[in-house]
Amino acid sequence: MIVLKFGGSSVSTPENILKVLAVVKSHASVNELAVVVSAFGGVTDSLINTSRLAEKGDLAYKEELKKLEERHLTAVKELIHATRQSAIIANVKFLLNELEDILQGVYLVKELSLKTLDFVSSFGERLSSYLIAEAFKENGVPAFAADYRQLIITDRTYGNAKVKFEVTNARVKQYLTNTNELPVIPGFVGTTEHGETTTLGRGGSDYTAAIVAAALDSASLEIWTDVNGMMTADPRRVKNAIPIEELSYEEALELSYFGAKIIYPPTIQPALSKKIPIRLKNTFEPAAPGTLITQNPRQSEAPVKGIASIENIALLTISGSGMVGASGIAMRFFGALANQKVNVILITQASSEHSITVGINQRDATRAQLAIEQEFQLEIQAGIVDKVNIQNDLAILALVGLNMKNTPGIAGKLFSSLGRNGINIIAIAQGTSELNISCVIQKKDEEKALNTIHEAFFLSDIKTLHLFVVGTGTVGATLLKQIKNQAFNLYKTLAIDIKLIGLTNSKQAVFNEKGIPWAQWEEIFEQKGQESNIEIFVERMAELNLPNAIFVDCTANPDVAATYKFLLERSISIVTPNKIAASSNYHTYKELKTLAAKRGVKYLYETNVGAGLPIISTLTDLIRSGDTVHKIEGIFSGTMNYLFNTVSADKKLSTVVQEAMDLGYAEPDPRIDLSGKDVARKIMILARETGDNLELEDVHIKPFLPANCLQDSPMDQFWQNLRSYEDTFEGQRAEVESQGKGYRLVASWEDGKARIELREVDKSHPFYSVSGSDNIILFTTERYKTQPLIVKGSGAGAEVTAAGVFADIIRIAN
Ligand SMILES: NC(=O)C1=CN([C@@H]2O[C@H](COP(=O)(O)OP(=O)(O)OC[C@H]3O[C@@H](n4cnc5c(N)ncnc54)[C@H](OP(=O)(O)O)[C@@H]3O)[C@@H](O)[C@H]2O)C=CC1
Ligand SMILES: N[C@@H](CC=O)C(=O)O
Repeated sequence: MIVLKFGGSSVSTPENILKVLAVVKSHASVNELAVVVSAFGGVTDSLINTSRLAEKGDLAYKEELKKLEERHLTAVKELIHATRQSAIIANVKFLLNELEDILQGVYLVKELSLKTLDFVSSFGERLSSYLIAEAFKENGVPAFAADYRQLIITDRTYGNAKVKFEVTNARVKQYLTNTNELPVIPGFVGTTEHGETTTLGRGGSDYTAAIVAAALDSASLEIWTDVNGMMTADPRRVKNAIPIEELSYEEALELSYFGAKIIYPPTIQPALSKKIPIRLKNTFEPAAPGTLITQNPRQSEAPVKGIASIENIALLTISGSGMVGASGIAMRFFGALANQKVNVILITQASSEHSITVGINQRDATRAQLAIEQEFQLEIQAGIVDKVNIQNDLAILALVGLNMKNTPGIAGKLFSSLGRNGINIIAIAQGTSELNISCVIQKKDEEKALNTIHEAFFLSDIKTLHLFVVGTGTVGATLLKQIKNQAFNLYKTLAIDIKLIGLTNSKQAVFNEKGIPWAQWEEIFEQKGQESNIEIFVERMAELNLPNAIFVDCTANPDVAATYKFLLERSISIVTPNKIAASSNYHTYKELKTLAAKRGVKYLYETNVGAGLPIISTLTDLIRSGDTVHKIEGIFSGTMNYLFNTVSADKKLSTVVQEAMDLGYAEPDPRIDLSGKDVARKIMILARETGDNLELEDVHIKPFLPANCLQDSPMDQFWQNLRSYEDTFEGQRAEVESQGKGYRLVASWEDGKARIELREVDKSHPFYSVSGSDNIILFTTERYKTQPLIVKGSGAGAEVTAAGVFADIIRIAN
């Protein structure tokens, strides 16, 4: 015998019922089957809702009843041939009239007992089993609707009745053996020995199927739903979840208990007691393998089989010196909870015995607190036990897998991946069986935690990065273009999945949790951008609380830089070419770096110096490997180098500055380059990387332009002042050129002192040949004493800078 159970979604429409029929017919021998069905999808909720309306005296219950009637009569019309319809309709109406009478009674007395509610609820399965049996007959499968009163016998715990197995097993065997027709059994419904209708709890149809399977010593129990088996995590919350091929009963029990809703937890026990394999299958994809639950599953390599979670958890802690070494405390604590029928989901106790903490459903928290405080009244009055502490709005996350036993590093991986994503673990529990590691976290972090852990344990080969890009100007737009061109390759070759979740400039922002398509970011930004500012953007980003979130600041804006602390505190990594934060006061620079390290996230700003050139990384590698840096010197400004290489008698200063802007070398405000401030920021950042606590005021700058060209004035004024000075400059430059020399803006740091100066270098000097917008940086160190280590190359421009930002992003994935 094989027992097949079809859930509400599998029987929700006549079309689906025909799919169920196909599944039934696909079995070798229909005579060897028993089918258990749920009510048509949504009908149980509807029946409960209708009862509540009637109880409130709301005549709207009649409307609901009408809808239920129409739904079932439509099913008759669609599934049954006209010649048989009237008899079946009469039977359906007979049942519905009975239901109407009960609801009329509820309406009149305005009272709905659990017993009545069970009776009303039973109509969903009674109707569905009758109609499905008739549909089977219609299609050549001899079947009959089983009478629930002949099958599962329970106590009188209405709403969640306890099965009396001995009598149930005997009845099931007697009723279902030696029948030539396929029994279609209403799930969820039971009956007391006195004939009162009960229900087995929501999800109880699975349980009915397992009870029947065990009573009949079935060869297998098949639970047919609308998903491809038990998944590695809840697919509604973890989109990368995948079906688990095989599980042990214990693993399935743990996962279902911890929220994997595909199977009702009590279902496992009857199957386990008779070692009946359970198959979880998809009615809508019957060819998919689904999940097989057995005593000895084929074990995969993976130590963790699945991840589940329970929300709305409260942690209840009792502590105090009076608990240390005192026997019977735990017994009284748990006894008080048991008396109040409070279900304990998780327990932890410090080895000092100073406290006991339990995780319970939040709705039980106050009741539990009162019960415990009453139990320990004397100790609390004596001050040796504290009042009960309650923490609400929590969730339990459970990692399940038999193979975790004796596999070192699982807890470490769990905690470090949560930690890296800023998820605080409030409590931890692990049984000695090592089948389950549970931790309690804030409820707001639940989804992020599920995705983080899922990625760590199941998709370690695919890393999803969630990008929030600020700035769509020269660098920002080029970065988005580069990622668009490379995203597919990154996925294929490095298994990095980069998603653009948020994008903003100074005026508007767009968000898409699923990812803004790279190819269409411009249209989407233009068409769907909502008025925003950086505070709104950052708040929304924090609210989304996504794992592996990276904030990419492609602006030169101080307000954007001012958000870094907030972001790092929330364990969000930062990648930026914006030099403002790293070159602000030393305290801020240090604080951001320390915060990033503390939170286990990255604050990467390689492009702050030399754009895409590996300047900061070269320096830090030298230092980390034990070298001592004596001197840093070089040309650090692409704009200024371009200017000195390009300006001539025919091409005046203002023209070249405009060109540098058009070519994307210059800062949004070119005076930052011309004043030497940009270079000062760069040399200071490098000095700080060596450990020097330099401030910007400490950098000695000798400007080459008069003050009126550099002052904070409207841009028109700037251009005018520059033009009035350019002939003077050209005269000086020509003079230098006539001596076979050229101008170079050189920055240096040595002995804790940094300076920026305009130098005249002759053709023999290595700086002379640094062409275009290139940079050159010389590191003189203990190891590179006589011959400095030189990094040279393109030091400005959209492509190289964006490439450097992109490389930092990939560095985070790695
Ligand atoms: N160009 C280069 O070679 C290099 C540049 N860098 C650095 O890269 C950064 C970007 O430079 P670049 O792309 O040339 O600058 P752009 O001026 O071209 O772009 C700046 C972007 O920042 C946006 N922005 C400004 N303020 C805000 C704000 N408060 N909130 C949100 N967005 C804002 C602007 O928005 P809007 O369009 O609405 O004004 C614009 O989209 C700078 O810090 C620069 O120093 C570093 C190395 C090399
Ligand atoms: N404006 C800068 C760009 C890089 O930081 C430069 O010209 O070097």
